[in-house]
Amino acid sequence: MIEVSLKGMTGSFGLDASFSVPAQGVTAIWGPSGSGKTTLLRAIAGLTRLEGHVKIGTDIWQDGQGFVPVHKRRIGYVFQEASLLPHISVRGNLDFALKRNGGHTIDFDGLVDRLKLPPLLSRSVHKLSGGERQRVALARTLMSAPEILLMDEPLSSLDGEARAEIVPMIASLSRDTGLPVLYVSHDAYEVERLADRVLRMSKGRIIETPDTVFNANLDGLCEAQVRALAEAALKAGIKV
Ligand SMILES: Nc1ncnc2c1ncn2[C@@H]1O[C@H](COP(=O)(O)OP(=O)(O)OP(=O)(O)O)[C@@H](O)[C@H]1O
Repeated sequence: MIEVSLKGMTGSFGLDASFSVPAQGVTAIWGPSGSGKTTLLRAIAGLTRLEGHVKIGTDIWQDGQGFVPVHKRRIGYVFQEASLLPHISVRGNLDFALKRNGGHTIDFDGLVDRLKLPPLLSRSVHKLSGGERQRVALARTLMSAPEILLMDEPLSSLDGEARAEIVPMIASLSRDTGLPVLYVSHDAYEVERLADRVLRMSKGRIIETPDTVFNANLDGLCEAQVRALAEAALKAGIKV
């Protein structure tokens, strides 16, 4: 299980978020702009220090007694804008991460194939499209052998075509490798297609978990958003 309970202030914003979800598949953290999704993800990563506990499977990253520093947590973090090393090739970026992954064995060719990167390996990163950059960023993150993937609006700067190409790659990656993904988004399309379960956020709190979604207050949601919630609940095995 992924068990999180975090509480505290960043500036004038208060976060008070608790949830417990299986450590497998894609868990979407979904909510409007300013609801605290990024703040929660950063606190789970240990980039922002709040009170509470964070447990990933058997690893305790934070509890009342201890706090594992961010560089000792096996996290893959993918942001909206991929920050690749600019003056080396795609392969150079991937090798850089591979050599620094603490000796973990990685199926380099398998990952490169999965993300359709073979034709790009010798390319310079500044000649990549936005979608290609994000696929390289994802591959590079996976080369570091994370035990969980934290993705913060990774597709929000891409056009529809690039998004439609990457969404199934993320879904199958999590399904086939067993790598759990916490996926921050405000986008119903992505949540509907990707999420095995949804945590809905508002004003710094988790207002719905997979277990409560059918009692959810759906006022103000558009049809696509309602469909996304229903789809994710069904995938999570919630009976209507
Ligand atoms: N370091 C900080 N200092 C002060 N306020 C902050 C800090 N980081 C975030 N905030 C504020 O906390 C609130 C939540 O921000 P956060 O980025 O977590 O929301 P979000 O749901 O991820 O939004 P978006 O979808 O727009 O990225 C916002 O009001 C933001 O201005």
